[in-house]
Amino acid sequence: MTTPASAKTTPPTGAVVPALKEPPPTEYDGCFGCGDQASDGIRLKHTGLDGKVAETAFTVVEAHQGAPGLAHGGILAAALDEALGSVAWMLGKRYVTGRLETDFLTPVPVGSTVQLRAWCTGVDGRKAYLEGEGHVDGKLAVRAAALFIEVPEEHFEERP
Ligand SMILES: CCCCCCCC(=O)SCCNC(=O)CCNC(=O)[C@H](O)C(C)(C)COP(=O)(O)OP(=O)(O)OC[C@H]1O[C@@H](n2cnc3c(N)ncnc32)[C@H](O)[C@@H]1OP(=O)(O)O
Repeated sequence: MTTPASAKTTPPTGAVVPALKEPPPTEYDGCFGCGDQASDGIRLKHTGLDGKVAETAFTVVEAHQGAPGLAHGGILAAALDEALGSVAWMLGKRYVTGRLETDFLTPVPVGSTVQLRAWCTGVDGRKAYLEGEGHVDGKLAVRAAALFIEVPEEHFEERP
């Protein structure tokens, strides 16, 4: 990030950056971020690592608009959340997003392909610190810093 993350998304001194464990997560069909069956979802593919960085991409379609012809900020934030989540998955434990900070730097037109990168900046106890960014045509368009919290498996049990 060229702008520092806030205090809540900056790892404390002594936090470690563990090695990530591939394979990346498999997609859940119904997931807005990665599912093939999610109507109007963004259908990210978790394609693995380049060193310590996860890379993926998605294309903005009309269903993702906020202002006419431009991507909704929430869609871009969701895409970053998903990319960061894939890195959290590769830490080898179960995490959910607790806090997601996002900077929107340039408008992203419908039809754009957003190239996403995400990485871990540290783990401290149950807290994992992640950062990511999205480029369009080589230009930084959106970036995020997040705090993910480790949860037990029961967190994902189906609700009635
Ligand atoms: C491949 C998969 C990709 C998936 C990508 C998508 C990922 C997602 O979007 S997950 C869905 C969105 N997130 C959620 O639904 C989470 C909902 N929230 C929760 O379930 C709970 O609030 C949860 C689990 C985050 C924390 O609750 P709990 O387990 O009781 O922990 P809690 O004791 O409150 O917090 C633990 C620590 O984290 C800190 N913390 C928790 N939330 C935050 C926050 N928002 N900001 C800052 N710190 C926080 C607490 O202050 C505490 O710190 P400390 O230990 O220093 O006192």
